[in-house]
Parts: sequence; structure tokens; C-alpha cells
Amino acid sequence: MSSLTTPPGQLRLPLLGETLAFLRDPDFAKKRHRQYGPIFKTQLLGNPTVFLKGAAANDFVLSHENQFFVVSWPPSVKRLLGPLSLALQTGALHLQRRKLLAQAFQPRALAGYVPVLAAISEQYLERWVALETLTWYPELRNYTFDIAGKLLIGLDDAAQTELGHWFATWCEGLFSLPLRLPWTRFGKAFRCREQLLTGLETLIRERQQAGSQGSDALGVLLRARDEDGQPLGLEELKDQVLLLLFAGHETLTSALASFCLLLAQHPAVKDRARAEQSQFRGVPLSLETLKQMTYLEQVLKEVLRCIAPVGGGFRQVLQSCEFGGFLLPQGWSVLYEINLTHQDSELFLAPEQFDPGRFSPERAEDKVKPFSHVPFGGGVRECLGKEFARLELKLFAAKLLQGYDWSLLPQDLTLVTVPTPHPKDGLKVRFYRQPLQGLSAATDSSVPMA
Ligand code: HEM
Repeated sequence: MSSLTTPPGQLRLPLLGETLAFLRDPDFAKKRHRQYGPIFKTQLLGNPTVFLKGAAANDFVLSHENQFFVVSWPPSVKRLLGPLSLALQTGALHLQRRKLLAQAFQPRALAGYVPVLAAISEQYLERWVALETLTWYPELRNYTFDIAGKLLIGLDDAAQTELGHWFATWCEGLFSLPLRLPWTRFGKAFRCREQLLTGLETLIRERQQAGSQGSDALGVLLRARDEDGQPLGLEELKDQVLLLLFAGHETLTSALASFCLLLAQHPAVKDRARAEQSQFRGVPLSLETLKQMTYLEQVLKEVLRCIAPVGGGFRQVLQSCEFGGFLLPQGWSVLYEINLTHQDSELFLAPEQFDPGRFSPERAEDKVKPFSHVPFGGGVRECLGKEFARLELKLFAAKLLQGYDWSLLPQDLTLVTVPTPHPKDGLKVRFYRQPLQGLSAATDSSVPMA
């Protein structure tokens, strides 16, 4: 190990290092990989940080959690999530808590969520028909928050409640300088964290007093017991619920917006997906029927490959180790890169093409090498809400394709990547009702990304 050198790249930089360029330039990593290869080092927020791309790198990082690597978040995120959040727990406690929280996303719980998902989707789809033209991204944010509010804590029209407003301000502070003053983004977000926790506590106490825990995720967590038969304490319950509200919200909004954008840009794919939906006309949506929509499944996988909602994951090196012939020193940060792995031409044929057929059983490009298609991460920290997210995406997509259509209005479609990818002008569209009659199955599904 002592003969190894650290990866190529720049460390001789002032305290902030290349942090601003990292946050502002969507091609930050791509440019440096071009210069240095699949592994390079830089300096972010005072920390030497190694960027790693490719299936083998993902495998190495995600399979050595708690051995060589431990999860690490910026100080602002840590303080706003709270010390008892699953995202910050490590080792045996993390595994134990994961098992407990996962109960809210078991197939039986998911099946129970379907009618609520369908009802909220219908309400929003009809609202958009009435609007005729709209900026879709903020609408989709309200939609995903209404769903999270209802399914996680039983709240109706959550985006319009006080809790929804606090949550929006809380989100704005997540990736900010952790300077707790009344006028800073972080200070305002911290204040909202306290209000959110008070609101959640009231809700939990009401349930406890009423003696009925409810059928939403909070109800599941109130009933859940760990291996010693202990329930989650009030303080932890509040931090965990806040994490779940957050984890699914921005990511899902980004994925839904990308689906709407990419299908508007690729009408042949949209037609074929609509043709598949004509087989399900009048069939009630359930986990079983959604599973049969195999082409839609390929489309959603391709959306998550082309525009991954989470670009990568930070870890801290617990113990010095070697990867790709380079030393990763203890205490340094690493970033495993999801989005650039998804653009790797050694893993995906013509990765710049939007081509759902790459996930067909005959081609199955994601099965060639493990850890090549990783929108939900992997290993012991793989997305806890993965199945819930897949359900929400698919149900929304099916309902949209079955009864409606949309086209893009003139706008700047450049992707802003922070906090999650979305079109700069918020995705302006014309939206209208369009029943499925008279469609024929289109076959061409391989077209360049616009
Ligand atoms: C398309 C939507 C989503 C995407 C792309 C996504 C992606 C991810 C990724 C990549 C990670 C791992 C990050 C890392 O390795 O550091 C993660 C973790 C997590 N996700 Fe998701 N996620 C989505 C939706 C959701 C939803 C709906 C929920 C819950 C309601 C959720 C809850 C979580 C939690 C709790 C973790 C932390 C797991 C742990 O640390 O053990 N996610 N997600």
C-alpha cells in the first residue's frame, strides 16, 4: 500500500477548492474524467475527494460499506436531518433500523397505497387539463408531496398546509452554508425543522391518544418493534419520518419530470408506451397489472439511466484501501458516480441515445455487469423506498398515458442539476385529455436524446 500514489487531479487549492465549480458546472466530473481517466481527485469544502466512475467502482464502494467506507453528508444536511436519521446511522444500528423502517414498504403496505396514489393522480391530471398550459415541475413537486403527506403521515393536500410550507423552506437550506442566523437559508431551514418536528409530534400524540395508529407509513412505524421488542422512541420517530418525507420527494419529482420531458421529445416511444396501455383500458390498476406493463418498465429504467435523480453518493474512507491501482487514504471523501456510470459506452450501447429497448429481455444491457444501472444505489444503503418509488412512477405514467397527452412549449430545457435534475424553465407544457382509441403499436424506440 505504501508504494501506491493517490489518483491524479488537483489538490493545491484554497479552502473551498473546486466546490463552486462542482455545484455550478454540470460537466464538472465529465471534464476531469476526460483529462485524468475514470478516477481523479479534487478538493471539495476543504476535503480531498476522489471521484470514481464505472460498474467496478460502484461495486467496490457499495460492497465495502462499513469496512472501507462510511456514509458522509455535508454538515448542513446532517444538522437538518437530525442525529437519529437512518441516513446518518451506521453499522449494526443502521441495519437494525433499516429492517424496521422497511416495514412501511413491504408489498402488503404498497398494495394498500395504490388506491390513494390513483385518487391523487386523477385529481392532479384533471387539474392540469383545466389549466391547459402549465409549468409542470412545481406542479409535480406538489403532487409528490401530497402523496408523501397522505401515505406517510395521513395528511390531506399536504403541499398546501403549514407543514408543506415549512418543508419547502427546510429543503432550501439542505445544501447551504451551515450558518445559523435568522436571515440565512440555513437559519430559516433550521427554524422550519423545529416547526416540522413540533407538527409531527402533535400528529404522533394524537394517534397515540386516539388509540388508533392508522394504515399509513406512520401507523406502520408506530406498530413496528425492533429485535428486542422495543418501539421507536418519539425523538427518533420524528427524525425518521422527516427523512422519509424528504428522501422520496425531490427524487421522485425529478424522475417524473424527466419521464414527461423525454417522452415529449421522443414521440415514437410515447406512442409505443400508449399502445401498450391500450391492453389495460378499463382494467383496475394494481401491483399485478402494473407488473404486466413490461414496455413501460423499460421506459422508466431508461429515464432513470438517462437522467439519474441522484447523481452519486458521498462516503468517507474509514480505512486506507486501493482501487484501480491508486491509494484511497483514510479520512478522504469519495463520490461514487451514478450518472456518469450510466453514460459509460463500455456498459451501455450508444449511451447518448434514449433507447428503452436496451432493457428488453433480449438485450438486458444492465445485466451484463453488476452495478452498471444503479439509480437507487446498492448494497446495505440501497434506496429504502425503491419499490415505493417504482410503484409511484409506474402508476403515474400509466394513468398519464391512458388518458392524456402533452407537448412542450418554447423554453430553456437546459438541465439544472442541484438539488436534483430538472429543466431550467420548469417544463412548460400544453396538457390535454387524449383517450387511447385508434392507436396502433409503433415499433421504433431508439432515437437520439434531444
Ligand atoms: C426515483 C426516486 C428515487 C431515487 C432515484 C432514489 C435514489 C436513492 C439513492 C441513490 C440512495 C442511496 C444514496 C447513497 O448511496 O448514498 C437512496 C437512499 C435512500 N432513499 Fe431513495 N430514491 C428515490 C425515492 C425514494 C423514496 C420514495 C423514499 C421513501 C419514501 C426513499 C428513501 C430513501 C432512504 C430512507 C434512503 C437511505 C437509505 C439508507 O441510508 O440506508 N427514496 N435513494
